[in-house]
Amino acid sequence: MANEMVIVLDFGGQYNQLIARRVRECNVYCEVLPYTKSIEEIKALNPKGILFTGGPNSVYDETSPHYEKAIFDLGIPILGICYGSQLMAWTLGGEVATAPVSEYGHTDVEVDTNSVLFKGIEATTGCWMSHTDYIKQVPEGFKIIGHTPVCPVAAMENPARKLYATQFHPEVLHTKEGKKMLSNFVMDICECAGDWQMESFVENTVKELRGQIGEKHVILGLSGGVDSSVAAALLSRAIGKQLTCVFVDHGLMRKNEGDEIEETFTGKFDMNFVRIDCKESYLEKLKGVIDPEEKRKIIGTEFYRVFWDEIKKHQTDCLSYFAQGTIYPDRIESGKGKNGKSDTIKTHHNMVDQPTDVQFLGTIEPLKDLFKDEVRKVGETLGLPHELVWRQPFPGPGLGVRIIGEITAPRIAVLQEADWILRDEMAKNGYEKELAQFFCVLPGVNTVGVMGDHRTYADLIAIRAVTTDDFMTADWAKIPYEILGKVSGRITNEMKGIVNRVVYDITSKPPGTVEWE
Ligand SMILES: Nc1ncnc2c1ncn2[C@@H]1O[C@H](COP(=O)(O)OP(=O)(O)OP(=O)(O)O)[C@@H](O)[C@H]1O
Ligand SMILES: O=c1[nH]c(=O)c2[nH+]cn([C@@H]3O[C@H](COP(=O)(O)O)[C@@H](O)[C@H]3O)c2[nH]1
Ligand SMILES: NC(=O)CC[C@H](N)C(=O)O
Ligand SMILES: [Mg+2]
Repeated sequence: MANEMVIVLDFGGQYNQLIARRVRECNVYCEVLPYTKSIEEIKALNPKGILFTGGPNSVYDETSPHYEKAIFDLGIPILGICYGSQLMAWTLGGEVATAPVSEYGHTDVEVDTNSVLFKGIEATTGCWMSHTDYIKQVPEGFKIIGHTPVCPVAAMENPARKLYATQFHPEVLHTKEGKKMLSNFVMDICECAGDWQMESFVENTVKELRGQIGEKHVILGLSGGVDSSVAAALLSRAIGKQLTCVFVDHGLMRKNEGDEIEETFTGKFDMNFVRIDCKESYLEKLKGVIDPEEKRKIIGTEFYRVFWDEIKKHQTDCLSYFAQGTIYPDRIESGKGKNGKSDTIKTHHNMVDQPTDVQFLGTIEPLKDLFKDEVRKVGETLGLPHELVWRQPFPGPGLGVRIIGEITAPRIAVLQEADWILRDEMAKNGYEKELAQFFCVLPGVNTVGVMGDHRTYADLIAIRAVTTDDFMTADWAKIPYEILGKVSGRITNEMKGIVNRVVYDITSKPPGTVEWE
C-alpha cells in the first residue's frame, strides 16, 4: 500500500530539502517537486498536504514563478513559506509589496496560540526571517496570526479552507519551534497518521523489488560504503542469490581499504561478491587529466564499463539489471534532483550519463529518495553491523577528488599514507566518532621547509574535517589543537622528504564544499 504523502512545491528557495526532511521527521513521506508540475499531476499523487517553499523572486513581478489559483480550491491543506506565503496572499487577492524594513536572521514573532499551527507554542517565539517583500494586506477570509514590530503579517490563516502561511522559515533550526509548527501542520491540519516508518519502508521496498526483478539477475555496484551496503542488504533480502555485488577496486581507495572490504563481504555476508582490480586502467584513463569535472566523468563512465564487462562475462543470453546505492542528496547536488534550475555543483560519479553501448535492463536505486540518516535507519532495521552503518561516507571517485591536479600512482601513495596517519591518530585519541567526515587532501603545492639544517622542498598536505548531519551544509570541525599537532608531527616525520607542511581547512559549506574537487 502506498504511503500517505506530503508535497513540497519548489519555487527556488534554499532550504527546500530541509522542509522535506522536517516533514519526514514526522514520519510522513515527503517529496520536493518543481512548481512546473501541473495541477493534474499533483492531484494524481493524492497528497495529504502541500508546502510552498521560499524563493528569490518577488511575486508581483510578472516573470516570477506563479501557480494557478485552482490549487487553493482542491481542499488540500497548504502551508506557504516566505515566498510561498507571499504567493498565496497575492494569488488570492491580497497585497504584496516591498517591505519598509527587511528582516534577516533571528526575529521574535508574536503568534496567536489559538491557531492550530501554533498549538503548544509560546506567544513570543524566536523565528528566522529572510525577506525584503511583505504581505501588506491579507486576502479576504484570512486572519493575521503572527506579527513582528516591523512585519504586520508574519503569519496568516484561513482555517475553513485549510490555508496557512508564514513569512518566516519554520524549516531551519534557528526557528526554535519550527519543527513543532511543521508537525502541527502535517499531523493536525493535514491529518496525517505518520505511516512513514523504516520497518514499512523495508517491507514495501522488498516487495516492490521482487515484483520488478522477477527471475532476472541484478549487478550491484558495491563500494563497501553505507549506501551500497544497505542497498545490497535490501536486494539480498528481496532476491537472494540473483544478486551479484561488484566492487570496483579503482586504486583510489584509502590504504588497505580494498582488502578490508573484500574481507567483510566474503566473511560476514552470504552474498555473491566480486572484486575487480582495475587500478591500471583507471590510471591510464586519468593520465594528464586535471579538471575536476572531467575526472569525475571519466571515473563515473569507467564504473559503467566495468559493470558492463562483468555482466557480459556472466550473462550471454539475457540482460541484467544494474543497481547502485544512490541517495537523495546525490541527485540534488548533481543538479538532477528537481526542476533543473539548480546549479550543478559537482557531478557525483553515479549521476554520470550511461555510455550508449552499455545496455542494462534498467537501473535500480532502492534508496534514491532517502536522506543519509534514513539510509542508516534502514541499515539498522536490516540488522547490518553497527560499524558498517555508521561508517564515514567515502566518495565513489575516492582519492581521485582529493588529489588536486594529475592523479598518478606515487601521488596516490602519498595521500594514502598521510590519510592513514590522520585516521590512526583520530582513532587513538577517541575522536573518530565525533565527526561526520575527515580526511587528507593533496593540493599539489610544494613548499620550502627546513629539516636537520637542510632545506626541503616537498608536498603540502591539507586536513579536512567537518560536522554535519546531512552533508548539504557543514561546518569545519573544531578538532583539539593537541590532536592536530600530533597528526602534523607524525605526517611530517613519518613522511620525511615527501611532506614538509600540514594545513587545516577552516571553511564551512557553503561557501566551500566538503571535498576539494
Ligand atoms: N568502488 C566502487 N565499486 C562499486 N560501486 C561503487 C564504488 N564506489 C561507489 N560505487 C557505487 O556508487 C554509489 C554511490 O557512491 P557513494 O559513495 O555515494 O555511496 P556508498 O559508497 O555506497 O556510501 P557512502 O556514501 O557511505 O560512501 C554506491 O552506492 C555504489 O553503488
Ligand atoms: O559517492 C560520491 N560520489 C561523488 O562523486 C561525491 N562527491 C562528493 N561526495 C560526498 O558527498 C558529501 C558532500 O560532499 P561535497 O560537499 O564535496 O559535495 C561528502 O560526504 C563527499 O565525500 C561524493 N560521494
Ligand atoms: N526567502 C524568501 O522566500 C524571500 C521571498 C521574497 N523574495 C522576499 O524577498 O521577500
Ligand atoms: Mg562511497
